[in-house]
Amino acid sequence: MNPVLQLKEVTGGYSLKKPVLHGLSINVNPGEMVGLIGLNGAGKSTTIKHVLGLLKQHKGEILINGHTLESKPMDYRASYAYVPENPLMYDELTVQEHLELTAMAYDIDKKTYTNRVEYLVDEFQMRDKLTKFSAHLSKGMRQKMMIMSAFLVQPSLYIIDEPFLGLDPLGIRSLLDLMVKMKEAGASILMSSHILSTIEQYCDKLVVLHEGHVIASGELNDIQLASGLDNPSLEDAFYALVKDGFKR
Ligand SMILES: Nc1ncnc2c1ncn2[C@@H]1O[C@H](COP(=O)(O)OP(=O)(O)OP(=O)(O)O)[C@@H](O)[C@H]1O
Repeated sequence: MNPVLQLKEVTGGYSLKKPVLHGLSINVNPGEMVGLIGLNGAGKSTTIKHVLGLLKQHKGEILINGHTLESKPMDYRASYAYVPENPLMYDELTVQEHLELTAMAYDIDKKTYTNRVEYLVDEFQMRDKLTKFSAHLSKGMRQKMMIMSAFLVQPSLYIIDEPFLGLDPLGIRSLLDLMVKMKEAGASILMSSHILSTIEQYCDKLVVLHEGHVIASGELNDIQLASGLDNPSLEDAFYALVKDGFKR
């Protein structure tokens, strides 16, 4: 099975002199949800910025569906949808106009658009917000708006950065249900979060980042083994792995 997303020995960051990521290798296969976990400053968002093509790696390679951003920029960008940690929206556009803009950008036909939006507005309880300007939405509603835009596209890869913080419990449940549904339909998901209980419950694989290094990866069982503890929760395994820092 060819991975949808492949990071091969990626070293990168914001300046050549001071890399933040050191030789990262991560694979996300079709139908797989991978959780990226790490302390504040471990490099999760920086990893995501590299995958999005917002930062250029110093060494290594990043492939989506076998293409690098340089070799096939249109295909690369069309293959993923991104839900950012902080909603990025045009204040002067309504919710509906944002969704229509996304549909235009990804060339989604009218019938598909209508079917998907009908489902999403009910799922996220946003039907009565469609005509509201995004500047007038609450933080959680703005987050839901970003999530609906991503799920409207139904790409092969979802990149989701710390999605749960602004959402109410119903919104969290809807998002998780939708992620499971997309995964079962074959999509891949790379998600970063500090909510380890949710990551433990939903992710097929985990990547533990610490100071820009992958210090453990694989299924829950692999992370538990790496921690050296006897059948720990993910939280306990994670704490054991990162508590003394990482010496190389
Ligand atoms: N724009 C930037 N310019 C320079 N350094 C940055 C920039 N953004 C982040 N960094 C640095 O890169 C390192 C990794 O930060 P990153 O934001 O990737 O961490 P994170 O794991 O996403 O953390 P958090 O859980 O707090 O969101 C940190 O040392 C941070 O100071």
